[in-house]
Amino acid sequence: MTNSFIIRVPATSANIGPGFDVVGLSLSLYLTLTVTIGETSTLPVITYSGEGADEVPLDPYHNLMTRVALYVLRCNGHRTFPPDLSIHCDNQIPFGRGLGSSGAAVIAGVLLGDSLGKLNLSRERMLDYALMVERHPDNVTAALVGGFVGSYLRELDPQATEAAQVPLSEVLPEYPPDAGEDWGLSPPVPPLGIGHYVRFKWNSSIKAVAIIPRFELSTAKARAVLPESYSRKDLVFNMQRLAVLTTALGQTPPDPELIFEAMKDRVHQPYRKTLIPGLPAVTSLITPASHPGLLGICLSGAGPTILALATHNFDSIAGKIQEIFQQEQIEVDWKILEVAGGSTVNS
Ligand SMILES: Nc1ncnc2c1ncn2[C@@H]1O[C@H](COP(=O)(O)OP(=O)(O)OP(=O)(O)O)[C@@H](O)[C@H]1O
Ligand SMILES: N[C@@H](CCO)C(=O)O
Repeated sequence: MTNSFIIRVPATSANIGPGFDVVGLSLSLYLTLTVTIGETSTLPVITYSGEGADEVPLDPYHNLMTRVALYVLRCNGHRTFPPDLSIHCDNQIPFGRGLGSSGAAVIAGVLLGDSLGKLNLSRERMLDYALMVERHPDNVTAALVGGFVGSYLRELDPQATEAAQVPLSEVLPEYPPDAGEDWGLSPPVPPLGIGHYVRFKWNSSIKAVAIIPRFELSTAKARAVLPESYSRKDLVFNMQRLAVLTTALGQTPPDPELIFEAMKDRVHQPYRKTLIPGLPAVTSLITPASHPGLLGICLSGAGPTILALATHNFDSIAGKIQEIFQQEQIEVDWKILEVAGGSTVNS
């Protein structure tokens, strides 16, 4: 008997300027998994189309999505994948561009593990699993619940802190063990209630123009350039703007002057400019005065994608950003995106 279901997870843009590791926005590009049980094979058969199809590992013990699914299954008493499983992934989210491809893969893996194991995990518990793998909450929370979302990680008691700090290689070992080795103990189960979130209002006239440079920048590399500590002045600068931004993007009509200033950042973007030529020019030369309809510009996630929030004049805003990147010999693609709903599983 064939049994099939579809998992759909949106792209996300994290930070939105001052909200480093705090806010995320789900966007209308999707990772879609068609999961079929009824083929005949012992190990899951994975196929891909779309973004990343030529580089992603198809071995279920190496693919991020299926490794996360196996982690969830093993924490809940299932030793391995069910047999006769095939998974086709159609992916619209480019890898390593700041549009949350890894967060989407992690959420797809949690939803896959939940469905295959018939676990009926709550959204909150799913978030705990995702946060054991992707250690900052902004992308995964927005990908799971959808919309414009703020989240924090709860301070854990010493025992839970230890459980949550297990190295990723132990949470996601590259199964199966070598011949003769045991499967070992169950992986570390996430502490309860690691992440908490709230959804902010979003004015539906605001679209997100994503200008996507044709080069990849890994999140790990873009985090490695950030300092360990910040001045009080820079932290206050960001907190003032973030407090205003989370309400300003829900107001009608949106106020371009307020939003443009509230999307400025001193915590991550200034340090990432060495990795993204053109970033300082993009964030300083294009304004609501020069381009009516523009509300604000920021780096999307860890970059290199630029996110421009606007109500109209999308082509001219994207064209100007494209021109600035071209001066740096960088080609881009661009898309007008809507704010998306959260992840879904449908039979
Ligand atoms: N659909 C997918 N299936 C399997 N692995 C994926 C998938 N999407 C992303 N990945 C893995 O995640 C890596 C990209 O993660 P990375 O955190 O560097 O960038 P990102 O998530 O696209 O950007 P950001 O976190 O800034 O939004 C890919 O190189 C790939 O290894
Ligand atoms: N907040 C994260 C998002 C990228 O995954 C960062 O900027 O590094």
